[in-house]
Amino acid sequence: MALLEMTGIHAGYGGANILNGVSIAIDADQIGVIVGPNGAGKSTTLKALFGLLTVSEGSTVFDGRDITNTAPERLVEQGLSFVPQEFNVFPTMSVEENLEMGAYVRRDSYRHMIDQVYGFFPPLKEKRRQPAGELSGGQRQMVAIGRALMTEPRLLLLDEPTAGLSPRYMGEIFDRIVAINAAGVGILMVEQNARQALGLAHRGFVLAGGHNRFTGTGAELLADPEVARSFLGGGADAHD
Ligand SMILES: Nc1ncnc2c1ncn2[C@@H]1O[C@H](COP(=O)(O)OP(=O)(O)OP(=O)(O)O)[C@@H](O)[C@H]1O
Repeated sequence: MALLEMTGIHAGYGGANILNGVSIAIDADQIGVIVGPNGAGKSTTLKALFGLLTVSEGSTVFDGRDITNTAPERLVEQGLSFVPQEFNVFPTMSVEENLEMGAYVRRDSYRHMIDQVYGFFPPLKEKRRQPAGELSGGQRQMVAIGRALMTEPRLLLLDEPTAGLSPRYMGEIFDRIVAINAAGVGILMVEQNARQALGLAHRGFVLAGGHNRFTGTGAELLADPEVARSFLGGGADAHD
């Protein structure tokens, strides 16, 4: 059974609909990647899923339960966690304080999760007393992802986790995302670095104009000449 099943989602800002029937489904052990041109509705899909926008039509089922239009704090309790693209760390707080903030909903001990986050992101352990705002962009992104892991989510939502990063950090963040998934966390991410992200996707979704245009495994989408031509900036065998 799918861990997440969004079906025919319509949502937008104010009166204007941006999503016109988006459907996304992934299993518990999968990495799902949403790609598409600017303004396609990729980030809006994550916001509609995470209760940050009102869904006017369609449904979202998570782990067999209808969570359509459920508030974010309730979703965190149910096993979802979201890393927005911007303003995702507290810059004046230390790395470790950021991680502790991520555990705000927990009433139990969370020390083991701080250790697990340092296991995923060793540079953060070295810098645990430094203000997050002093770190490089890639390391700040590690803090943001680490903070989201503190609630031990079953599904982690990432909005463009490699935006603005150098190729080296992009590769490092993607490697870490694969490791987090291998540890049992489902991932759904929006990515502009489409080719690289589809390379690690179990499920890929190409959105355009608030609709699904193509859906398949990452490998299928990368091999589809029409996807490559229209959405990946070149032929199926082109490389960035
Ligand atoms: N807060 C907002 N209020 C009104 N319109 C918005 C808001 N945020 C986004 N939009 C509009 O919704 C549409 C889809 O935006 P969205 O951020 O989902 O696109 P995207 O596919 O993630 O692309 P991008 O890579 O440009 O972020 C765009 O036309 C955008 O202008």
